[in-house]
Amino acid sequence: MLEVKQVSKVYDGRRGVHQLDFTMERGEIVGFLGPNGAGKTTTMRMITGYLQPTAGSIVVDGQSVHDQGRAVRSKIGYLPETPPLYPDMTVQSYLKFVANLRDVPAREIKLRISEMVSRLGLQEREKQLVRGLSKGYKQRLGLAGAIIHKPDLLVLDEPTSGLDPNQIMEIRDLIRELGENHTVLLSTHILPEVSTLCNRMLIINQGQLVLDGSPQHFGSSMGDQFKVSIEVKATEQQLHNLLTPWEKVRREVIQSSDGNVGTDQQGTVKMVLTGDSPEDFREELFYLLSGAGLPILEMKKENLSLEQIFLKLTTTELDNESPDKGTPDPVREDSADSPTKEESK
Ligand SMILES: Nc1ncnc2c1ncn2[C@@H]1O[C@H](COP(=O)(O)OP(=O)(O)OP(=O)(O)O)[C@@H](O)[C@H]1O
Repeated sequence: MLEVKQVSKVYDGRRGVHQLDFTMERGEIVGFLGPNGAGKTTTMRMITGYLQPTAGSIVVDGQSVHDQGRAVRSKIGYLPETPPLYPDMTVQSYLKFVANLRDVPAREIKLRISEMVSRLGLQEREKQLVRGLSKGYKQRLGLAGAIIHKPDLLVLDEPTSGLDPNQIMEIRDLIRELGENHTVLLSTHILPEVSTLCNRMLIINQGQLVLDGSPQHFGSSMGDQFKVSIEVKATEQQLHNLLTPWEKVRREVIQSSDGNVGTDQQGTVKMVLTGDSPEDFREELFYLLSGAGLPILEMKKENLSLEQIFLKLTTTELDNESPDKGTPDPVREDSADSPTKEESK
C-alpha cells in the first residue's frame, strides 16, 4: 500500500529526516512515534504530497507521489496536526467544500456528507458554525473531511493531541473503526495509544528510523537484560543461599500477597531476578530450584514497557548528524532477537 524508499528531507542544510525506509501493507494501523522534532510531521507531509523529499521516493498503491500527485492524493486522507477548518463555515458547508476540493462527483456529495455526519457523530452539529465547535468536534470534522473522498490510506498527525480524556477515547474508537477498512498511519506522543490502537509501530529519532515492529513483540524481546518474577515455597534465606553463587543474576525480594517483604505466612517468597544479558535463564532456574527441592509456585517473564523501549531508543544521541553520512539499521521485528550493532560491540 505504501512504500517509503530511502527518503530524506534537508531544510536549509539541516536534517529533517534521513534515509527513511519502510513499507505499509493494506489494513495495517501503524503508530509513528518519536520525540519532538524527530521528523514525524515532515514524513507525513511528504507521504501526502505536501512536501517534496530532497532524496528518495514514495509510492502509494503502485503510484509515485512525486509523478502522479493528483491520482495519489485521491487515495490518501490527511488529518494534519491542526485541521484546516474555516471558522465561518457550518459543518455542512465545510464538508461540501472539502468534497468539491477532493473531486467527489457532484451527484454523490449530498449522500457522502450525510454518511460522514452520521459516521462521525456530527448529526446535532450539522448546521453549527465551525467556530462554535469544541476541540473534540473540530477533530471529528477534520476526520470527516479527511475521509469524505473514501481514501484507502489515512495519515493522521497527532489526532488526539489537545483533547480531554473523554474526547481521546471517542477519537480512538473512531480510528479503530476506520482501521477496519482503511490503512492508517498515525503519529502520536501518547505511548498507550500505540498499544491499544496499532498492530505495528515505527519509532523515529533525529530523523532516522530506529525501530519497526509490533509493540507486543518488542515488549517481550528487546533490552539488554532478562527479567523474571518468581514465587517459591521457601524461606528468603534458602533462596539467597541457593542463588548467591549465581553471579549473572541480580535478586530483589518483592512484596508477597500479605504485603510483607520476605517469607510470608504461607511460607513463600516473591523475587524478581534480573540477568545481566538478554539470555533466557528460566530453564536453568527451574532445575536449580527443583534440584534443591524448592517448589516454584509461579514464574513469569517480565516485559519491557513501551515507555522503556521508547526511552532506550530515543535518548541515545545519533553520531551521524551530517546528512551525508550513513544510517544505522533500525531494530526490526525479524531481527530483534539478534543483538543490534551497538549491543554486539
Ligand atoms: N519548514 C521547516 N523549515 C526548517 N526546518 C524545519 C521545518 N519543518 C521542520 N523542520 C525541522 O525538521 C525537524 C523535524 O521536524 P518535524 O516537525 O517533522 O518533527 P516532529 O517529529 O513532527 O515534531 P513534533 O512532535 O514536535 O511535532 C526538526 O528539526 C524541525 O526543526
